[in-house]
Amino acid sequence: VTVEMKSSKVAIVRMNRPPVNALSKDLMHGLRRTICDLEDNDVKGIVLTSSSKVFCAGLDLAELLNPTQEFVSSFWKELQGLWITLYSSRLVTVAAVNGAAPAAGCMLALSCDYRMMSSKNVIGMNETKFGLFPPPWFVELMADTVGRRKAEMLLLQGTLLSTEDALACGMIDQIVE
Ligand SMILES: CCCCCCCCC/C=C/C(=O)SCCNC(=O)CCNC(=O)[C@H](O)C(C)(C)COP(=O)(O)OP(=O)(O)OC[C@H]1O[C@@H](n2cnc3c(N)ncnc32)[C@H](O)[C@@H]1OP(=O)(O)O
Repeated sequence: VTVEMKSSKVAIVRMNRPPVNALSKDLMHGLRRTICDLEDNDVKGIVLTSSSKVFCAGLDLAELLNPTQEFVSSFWKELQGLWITLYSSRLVTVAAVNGAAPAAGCMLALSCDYRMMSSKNVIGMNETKFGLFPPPWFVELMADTVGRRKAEMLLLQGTLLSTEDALACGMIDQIVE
């Protein structure tokens, strides 16, 4: 995770785990630590983005292949901790979605106060496409953002929306070229 101060009050927080910013336990820990550190300073807002062409490919599936019980539990704790920290942060949080944002990548964006996204990208929770279910708090986050019925349809079908369709249903707030 890298931090660039845009002014004394606004920080650009970039996920920097090539090639796709898959959320490993360490990346989630780093993100949470970074947000907490910025909260402890006199910062007012952050822009969460990526230093590569993918915003975030979601959870690191390689790390979740044949994990020990102990690892799953610490991984899960880290994921929930990051979500609670980002979602409830006192900072103004903006997601600058500059690449694909599937699954937990979408969750990161939905946890922010405002979402802007570059065109020709995709965002959504596609877990059901490969047999995983989104945790209840992913579901609530989506329902709070696009409405319950729309969320139900998107989650049941594991739909990834184009930038334009995401704007049309309110999943994002602005398209930025
Ligand atoms: C136990 C209890 C659990 C219980 C779990 C229940 C939890 C449910 C909630 C789940 C939440 C999730 O986030 S699940 C994660 C869902 N994520 C996805 O479906 C995204 C899959 N990825 C993609 O669609 C694409 O990679 C995309 C992000 C668009 C980028 O495409 P590109 O063409 O630029 O790049 P690619 O060539 O595909 O990928 C580059 C390399 O990155 C790897 N890679 C891509 N996505 C990855 C990922 N999520 N995790 C790891 N590695 C990934 C690829 O394998 C490639 O590796 P090499 O071949 O070695 O180079």
